[in-house]
Amino acid sequence: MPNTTGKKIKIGVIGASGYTGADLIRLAACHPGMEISALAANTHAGKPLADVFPHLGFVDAPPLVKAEEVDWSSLDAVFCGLPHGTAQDIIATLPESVKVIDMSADFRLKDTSTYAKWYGREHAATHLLEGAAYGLTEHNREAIRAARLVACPGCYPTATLLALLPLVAAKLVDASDIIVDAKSGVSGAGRSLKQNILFSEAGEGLSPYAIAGHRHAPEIEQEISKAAGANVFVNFTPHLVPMSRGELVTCYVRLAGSHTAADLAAALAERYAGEPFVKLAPKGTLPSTQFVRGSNFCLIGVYADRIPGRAIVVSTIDNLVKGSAGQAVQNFNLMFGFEETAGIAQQPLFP
Ligand SMILES: NC(=O)C1=CN([C@@H]2O[C@H](COP(=O)(O)OP(=O)(O)OC[C@H]3O[C@@H](n4cnc5c(N)ncnc54)[C@H](OP(=O)(O)O)[C@@H]3O)[C@@H](O)[C@H]2O)C=CC1
Ligand SMILES: CC(=O)N[C@@H](CCC(=O)OP(=O)(O)O)C(=O)O
Repeated sequence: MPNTTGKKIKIGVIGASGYTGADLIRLAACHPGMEISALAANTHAGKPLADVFPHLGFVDAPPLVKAEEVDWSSLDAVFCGLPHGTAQDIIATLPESVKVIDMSADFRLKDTSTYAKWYGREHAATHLLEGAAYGLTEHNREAIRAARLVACPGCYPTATLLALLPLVAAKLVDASDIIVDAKSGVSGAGRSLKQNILFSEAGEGLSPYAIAGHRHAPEIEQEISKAAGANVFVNFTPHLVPMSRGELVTCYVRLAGSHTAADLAAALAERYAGEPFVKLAPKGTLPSTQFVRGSNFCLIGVYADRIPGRAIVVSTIDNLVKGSAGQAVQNFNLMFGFEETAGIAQQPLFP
């Protein structure tokens, strides 16, 4: 139902002093139907927003406070940009009347033993799991529209699944033979100080991490398996790239039957025709993180491999926009009946 009331939706952001929180505030400030009513943080609580993020000094927003100081029942929606674990603990305390758009990993995995294995703790809010909709907007609109809690996908799964789900569902590729070679800018690791993202250690270098052990592998597998109708493993290796934002995944796939790379491109073009945020790279061009920077777009390219029977699918997003805050706003728009593009229609920032 379109939102025709003209009434602003009161939103809160928990984790407002983090990177996803900051991009959420940046987008909310330009949204026609949002009123930023509460901002919560932890160590930065007590500060004006401009002290934490000077670039957000132009936004009309309240100061950051501790989550327990906010009257959440006075709000309509809460965006949550907290570390996993902390997210479920705080979300479980929010009143039922508030819709929640979570950017953490806490409500993405449906299987609690898989969650415990990959996140190192038992899930403590399982009563909320069943009703949580997986927030890959283009593939789960009806559930997102009806949900009280939406679990936005991880940034790597977003780029990967947008490229591969239609191909797996149409059985154009062999779901059991997928290799995802992924690259991310350092903002993907969040704003807290970590040695591997220090300029002196991440700059001018390129390194893989979490080989055969990244927690986005089971998330990708959950969704690919659903589309394939069978449990599959996906080979997934992330790399840290010395740029601030942007993410690109190169997916190596085996073609099913006598299908060609052109068939894959045609299937993706058909599946995403009319989608405002997912586009195929024009023939002869290659996706680059620079072509989606700062935007909610996902740009996908499909190429025939030199090896017969194989193809290469490249997908790129901005990890902080389509990979988190932008997709969160896209889901909010569905949940509250706004145009899906409201607040997130800006074009990429280039160069
Ligand atoms: N960065 C990215 O590209 C993406 C991140 N995500 C996920 O989104 C979530 C947020 O990520 P990101 O913004 O990068 O993280 P940051 O590290 O940049 O920010 C974390 C935020 O959580 C707050 N916080 C931390 N611990 C607590 C606590 N115990 N109680 C209350 N608040 C707390 C911090 O407050 P303070 O600073 O005041 O201490 C800060 O506002 C994570 O789950 C992340 O995995 C998902 C997709 C992409
Ligand atoms: C570069 C970098 O460190 N990126 C992060 C991905 C961030 C993300 O999407 O994390 P969640 O699944 O917790 O939301 C990582 O690999 O852990």
